[in-house]
Amino acid sequence: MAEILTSAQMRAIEQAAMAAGTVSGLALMERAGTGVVAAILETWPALATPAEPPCAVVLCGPGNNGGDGFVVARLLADRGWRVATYLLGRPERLPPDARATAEAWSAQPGARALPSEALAAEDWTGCRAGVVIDALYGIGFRPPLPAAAAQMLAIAGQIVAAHPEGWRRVAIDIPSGLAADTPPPVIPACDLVVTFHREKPVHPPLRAAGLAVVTADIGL
Ligand SMILES: NC(=O)C1=CN([C@@H]2O[C@H](COP(=O)(O)OP(=O)(O)OC[C@H]3O[C@@H](n4cnc5c(N)ncnc54)[C@H](O)[C@@H]3O)[C@@H](O)[C@H]2O)[C@H](O)CC1
Ligand SMILES: [K+]
Repeated sequence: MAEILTSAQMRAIEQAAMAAGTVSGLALMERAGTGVVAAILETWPALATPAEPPCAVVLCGPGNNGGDGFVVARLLADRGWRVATYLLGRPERLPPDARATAEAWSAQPGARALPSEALAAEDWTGCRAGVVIDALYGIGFRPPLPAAAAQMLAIAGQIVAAHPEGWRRVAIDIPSGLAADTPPPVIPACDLVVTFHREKPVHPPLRAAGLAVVTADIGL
């Protein structure tokens, strides 16, 4: 049974690896995004060789969880997916690693890097197969969930509800609105949770409730 790490223990391991110079925060973020895409394609292999380009709606929050989301957006667009990111907050206020991945995504030809207010379910009804990526909050989250974030998740739910057979929901690290170190008070609608290095206390109860939880190796 792999050990469970608290968010503080996870941060300490990340900080120690970065302080030792064995890896940068940005490299960890790239590995995280790569692990999320690999988990998506392993979970739904049909998305790896789609008849038509799948869609991805990436909800990016104000921190490094959002930064992971921008890596996922870039990697899926590289695979020919129709991708849009929606940022909750201001780009200039992102932490350095997330700002770097946001800029790398925005620099992609045709990248749709939008503010959260632009998110509209009707923009996505024409896409039969897709993934909503929850990159709003990860281990840095402290309840309660801001209303603007809850609204984004509600709109994402409308997109999935319009095509229940074709759209999936993926949470990066933790379904947003849940704290990392305590059992979840509710089980969110989510088809896949991809966490990093080791599970946190929130993850075993999510799996026990039937959610798919994958732990991606980010080389720590
Ligand atoms: N290089 C790295 O550190 C890596 C991190 N990974 C990913 O980063 C997140 C953790 O990122 P962090 O910036 O610490 O926090 P979050 O993105 O989870 O949260 C963003 C930000 O939101 C603020 N906040 C927290 N709670 C609330 C609230 N209730 N209302 C409003 N705002 C809130 C708080 O200031 C946070 O800073 C981790 O989960 C990974 O996804 C990489 O995976 C590996 C490298
Ligand atoms: K998340």
